[in-house]
Amino acid sequence: MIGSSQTCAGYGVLAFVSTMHIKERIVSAPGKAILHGEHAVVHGKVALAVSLNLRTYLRLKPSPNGKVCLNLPNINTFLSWDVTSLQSLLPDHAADLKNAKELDMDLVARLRGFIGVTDGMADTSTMAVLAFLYIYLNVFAESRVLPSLTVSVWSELPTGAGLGSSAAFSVCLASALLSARGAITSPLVEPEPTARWSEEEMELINAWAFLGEKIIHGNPSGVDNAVGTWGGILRYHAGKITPLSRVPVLRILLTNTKVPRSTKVLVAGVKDKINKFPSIMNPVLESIDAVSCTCERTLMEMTGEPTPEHYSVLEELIDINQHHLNVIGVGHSSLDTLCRVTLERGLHSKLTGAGGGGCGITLLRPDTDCSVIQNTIQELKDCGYDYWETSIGAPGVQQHSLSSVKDDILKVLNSY
Ligand SMILES: Nc1ncnc2c1ncn2[C@@H]1O[C@H](COP(=O)(O)OP(=O)(O)OP(=O)(O)O)[C@@H](O)[C@H]1O
Ligand SMILES: C[C@@](O)(CCO)CC(=O)[O-]
Ligand SMILES: [Mg+2]
Repeated sequence: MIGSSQTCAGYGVLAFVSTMHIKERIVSAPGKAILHGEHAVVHGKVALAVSLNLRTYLRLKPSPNGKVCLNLPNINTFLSWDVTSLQSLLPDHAADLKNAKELDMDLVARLRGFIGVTDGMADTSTMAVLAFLYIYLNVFAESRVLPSLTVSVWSELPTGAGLGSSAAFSVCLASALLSARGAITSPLVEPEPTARWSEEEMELINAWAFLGEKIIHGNPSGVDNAVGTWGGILRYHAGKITPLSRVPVLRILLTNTKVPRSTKVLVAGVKDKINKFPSIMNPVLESIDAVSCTCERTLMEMTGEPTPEHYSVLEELIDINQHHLNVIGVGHSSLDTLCRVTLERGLHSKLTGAGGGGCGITLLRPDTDCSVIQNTIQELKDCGYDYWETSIGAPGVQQHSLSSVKDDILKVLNSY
């Protein structure tokens, strides 16, 4: 319960907003890499995705000054509003918190007017702010009391590079705001360093994060927010999420070409191509689906004893899918360079996420020589690219104790 309120003129103006019951909390959610199925998954095909050990962190704390403050240092966005000015934006009818499926387009339009977006496309900062305000207003709409609070977000993920930064952001917003509202628990019991939510609570977090993704993305499949929520390795098909538990540990090199791109624009471009050439594009999507299913079967077979032949199949699937992704129009010359540089050393790469620049994944065999990896990394660095040798399958959304958050991240979150 968020404290009492007195409203004047219907729900228009809040005379008193209590902040007493909002407790400080820190949550985090992982980024993801898509092994196979990006874009095709938006059109009902299978995708395989894994969580990464690169995370987004959000700190929410009560604010004593009747303001809502949003600090997003990764995208250089620092805003604050009087709670009373946000009160007038509340939807007429509070959304059913437990049944979040469709965006309230009237509210989105009011929010766009409020923050002064006039044209159709929104920029990086606008999309993040819209997603925050949308979830904040809906989560607290039922009580008709908007709490005064400060939300600060810091991410280890590159923004807009194909590693699910928008989904990790949305999952953090949903989990922190829903738990601050009391719609889900605050599972952390000190001195435990971290805690996860129950399955049912994660479904609610995922549903609200999906709406955040809809604001940022336009037409998301839901795979990214599912990985941000549950973590691990997932098969995603038309909203059905199946965790894959018996898969081998894969070594993956992640490369960021640093070419900026927007998932929203790329997803819309693929849709246009399908509409223009349905008889050409639909078979390509079918083939991507078959690549995902063949990869899944191969990973299952590898649980027993991975052989070099298994790795050869995985490598061929990577090459085939990279060609498909070029056909549907989401390749980029920077990604061609990544594929060429790695293939010269016998390593296979494909784009991951929406493509058009951004990140690619390179599969490393268990016996890939260190010197091969080091030489490849050096050449990628010479191209101006960033890289990470990642571990995959990190936990999904979590609540943290202060002491469990790395010092450098805490320092950033503490500075607001
Ligand atoms: N740390 C962050 N702080 C604030 N906003 C963020 C942050 N990370 C992501 N966003 C929001 O998400 C948008 C990027 O989302 P986009 O879907 O284009 O890329 P991505 O999620 O990194 O890649 P992909 O969807 O291909 O995995 C940014 O423009 C911004 O609005
Ligand atoms: C391109 C896409 O398939 C993956 C982005 O990470 C979009 C989506 O599934 O929402
Ligand atoms: Mg995204």
